Amino acid sequence: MTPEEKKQQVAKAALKYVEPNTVIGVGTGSTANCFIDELAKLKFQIEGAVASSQATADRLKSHGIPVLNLNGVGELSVYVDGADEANHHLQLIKGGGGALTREKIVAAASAKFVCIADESKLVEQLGTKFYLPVEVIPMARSFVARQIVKLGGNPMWRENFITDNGNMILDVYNLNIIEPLKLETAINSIVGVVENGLFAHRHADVLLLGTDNGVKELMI
Ligand SMILES: O=C(CO)[C@H](O)[C@H](O)COP(=O)(O)O
Repeated sequence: MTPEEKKQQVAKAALKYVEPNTVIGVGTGSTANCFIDELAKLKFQIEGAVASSQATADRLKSHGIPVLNLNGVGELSVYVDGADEANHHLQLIKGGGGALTREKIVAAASAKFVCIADESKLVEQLGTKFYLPVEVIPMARSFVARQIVKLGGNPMWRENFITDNGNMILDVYNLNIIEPLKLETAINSIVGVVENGLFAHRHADVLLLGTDNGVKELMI
């Protein structure tokens, strides 16, 4: 099975978590895009969706799915999104697409977080295959980078990329992420950091992994 087929498989499987007559949250990226295409089949059963990025809002609209403002709705029933890495505690690294801040907000506002990914994203320790994206206020970029070096990371500026919030991204390599909860808090305590891509405090509740033998479901 190709990686694309595995994404489609988990996107379909996530539909069972979509409750009728509710507002749901939708993530960003190629796996989330597969989910949006599947969600189109249920568009008359849900009230609408809150998007975690402009790209996702555009794709939802292209299917005729109502895109709602988070400020105008209550708790979302479920948030469905991909990830760059996931561990067995369902803690994640996200932000490969640069949408981590809005993704974390929508995930926090949701009763359940269903993460969808192909099995290659499952790791023993976060940060072993993927870098950690950090969104920063532009004027603080160099200052934040120096503070991250003190934490043992090697930050690289994602040049020519501006987030939907008008900020910049530092991709941090070589972090030894033994305690994701502590590191998430430590990085967010640096002045000038908007958010980092560790989803340890608000981890996924369900992880659907696409494999050659079907969808594997991990739950906490
Ligand atoms: O965090 C994200 C975007 O900010 C994505 O969920 C993550 O990058 C995974 O993307 P893909 O499904 O394309 O592998």
